[in-house]
Amino acid sequence: MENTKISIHKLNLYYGQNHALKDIDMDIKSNAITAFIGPSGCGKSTFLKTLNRMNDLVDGVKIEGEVLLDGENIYDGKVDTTLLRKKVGMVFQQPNPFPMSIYDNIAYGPRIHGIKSKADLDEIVERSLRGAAIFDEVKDRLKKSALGLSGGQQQRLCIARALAVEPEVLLMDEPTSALDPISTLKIEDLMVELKEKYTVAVVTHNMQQASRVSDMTAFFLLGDVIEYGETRQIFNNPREKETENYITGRFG
Ligand SMILES: Nc1ncnc2c1ncn2[C@@H]1O[C@H](COP(=O)(O)OP(=O)(O)OP(=O)(O)O)[C@@H](O)[C@H]1O
Repeated sequence: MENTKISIHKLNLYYGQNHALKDIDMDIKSNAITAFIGPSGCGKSTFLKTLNRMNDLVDGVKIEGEVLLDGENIYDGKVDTTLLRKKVGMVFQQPNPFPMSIYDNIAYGPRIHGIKSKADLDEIVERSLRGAAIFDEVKDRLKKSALGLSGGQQQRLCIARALAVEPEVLLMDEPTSALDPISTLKIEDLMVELKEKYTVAVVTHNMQQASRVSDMTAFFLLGDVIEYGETRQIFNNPREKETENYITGRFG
């Protein structure tokens, strides 16, 4: 595919005896939003986490196949997973700010990667908060605890924290499922802005969200990708009966 950022070949993942991802082939476009949809337990989060090797941390997991990021296999033995996760950042379902100030939440990653100068950190903190559309709301309380923010603000803070280490890809696992409709729309608008600079992949149970924001959609069922294509085609003219049943709410 043109503009491929991540190319997945024959990816299989086993949790012990449970074959959770089955022979997945997929090209993920750069500077686009790709949505993963499907019923609970069908492997969407597992798949998302294979894209920055978060499943490596699970006991008894076995992963076969290739995930090429800009042509390089991230499962190659010589890959530094800390650097990989800097390039491929992640935002989770529950906003999870660290119990420290707003400023320190954002500066945390850059500090780990060796940035010490206050001027540099100030600049990164402001740029990241602006990039996550939350700077104006928090600029007067950067030294206050991040735990005092609303859920929607916390989630944008977590997006800012991911942006602070200058990733290329942003993985989002149901980023709005804990948020009210207004915060959800803010995050959706933000996602559309973010794809100008980043490649975004998002797991969502919200069909309207997938159809509103994503360019490409993959429908998962029991560890298989049943159908993958342009979001418009998947929602308006699905090729597979199972896809149609799912998006029209007949199961799942
Ligand atoms: N850490 C783990 N250890 C063992 N099995 C796991 C683990 N995480 C997920 N699984 C299993 O892998 C399968 C896929 O789970 P996964 O969480 O990827 O699905 P999902 O589609 O993201 O579900 P949901 O929409 O409910 O989040 C399930 O059978 C699940 O029980």
